[in-house]
Amino acid sequence: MQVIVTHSSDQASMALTALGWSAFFDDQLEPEETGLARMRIATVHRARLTAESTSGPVRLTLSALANTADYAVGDWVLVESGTRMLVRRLDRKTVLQRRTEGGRVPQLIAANVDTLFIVSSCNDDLNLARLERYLALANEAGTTPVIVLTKADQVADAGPWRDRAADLQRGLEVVTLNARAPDAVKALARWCAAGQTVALVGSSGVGKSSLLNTLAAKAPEEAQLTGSIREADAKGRHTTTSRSLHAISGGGWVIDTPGIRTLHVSDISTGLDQLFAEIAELAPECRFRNCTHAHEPGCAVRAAVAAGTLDQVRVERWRKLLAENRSNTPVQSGPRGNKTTKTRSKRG
Ligand SMILES: Nc1nc2c(ncn2[C@@H]2O[C@H](COP(=O)(O)OP(=O)(O)OP(=O)(O)O)[C@@H](O)[C@H]2O)c(=O)[nH]1
Ligand SMILES: [Zn+2]
Repeated sequence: MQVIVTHSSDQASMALTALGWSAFFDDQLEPEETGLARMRIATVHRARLTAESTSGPVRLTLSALANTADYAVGDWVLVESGTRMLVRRLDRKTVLQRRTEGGRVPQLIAANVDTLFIVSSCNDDLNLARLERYLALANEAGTTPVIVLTKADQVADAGPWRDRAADLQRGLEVVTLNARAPDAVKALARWCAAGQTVALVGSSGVGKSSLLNTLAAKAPEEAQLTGSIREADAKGRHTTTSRSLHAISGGGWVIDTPGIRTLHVSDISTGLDQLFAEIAELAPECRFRNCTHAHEPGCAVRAAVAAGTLDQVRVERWRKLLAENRSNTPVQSGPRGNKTTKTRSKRG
């Protein structure tokens, strides 16, 4: 039996929009595909995929050729309604990926994330270099970064922390909050409207689980265990990671996976230029086109540092991040690393 999902159903299309469906995905549909159900990948396991549909969670049927590693939490897929057979994945708006030690292809972490909440806390030594790493990743993925500084309730004035973070990238939004207080939802509401997808990254203990619980407003028994409880639990850190796509109370979705918590910098190109725009903009004024801004004569970047208009510490962090990115990114042969060097002539 085949259940046809028709366009005429306003309710169905509203439910799809709430799940994150937009014109970007609609435009990819071929005429013969309008009868297929549209679902969003909710969990990725070695041999199993589950999806969120307009009528709840669904376990997908996979063809013998399907490889679950090709799918990321947040992906939109087309599914045969009766058999639940996965037909195809739609192009992604954004994709977060990471390279594992020695891995040749990056591992998919999350797809179609609109906003990346980069979480740190006011009572930590705010690690600007670490925040910059996450900013570069967010830029590269195509997601909008927002810095979220938790534990604002622990300091008299969160202003100085906010200012230091805001300086890291042009136009960067910074929010300070108490991750355990219900009004944290209000502070982040702009990015959590219906259909919006967010993800949380940040070091251990900064309050990601606390924030996730506050956002998802879950019953205490199904809440992610936060640090203090986990320590007593002794079962270790990865006890509660089965679901990855969580509904936010009031609208939107938050993606949380073990992988997203250990992202590191590799394969970044435009992300770094966006982050260090003030350096990238000066580079064309250097005498040498491939200037490293370290020792070359006629270097506009070093001139700006000397003139006091560019922060020397920032240039040093830029250099370190660039080097780290290079060492984590394998040199690829051919344009875009494609192995298909022999071009077959197209017929017709
Ligand atoms: N006062 C206060 N405490 C917080 C806040 N955010 C988190 N905490 C506490 O800080 C500790 C660590 O918070 P978690 O939410 O477990 O941190 P996490 O980022 O999820 O840590 P990992 O799971 O290890 O990555 C817990 O004891 C929280 O209750 C906050 O905004 N204010
Ligand atoms: Zn230079």
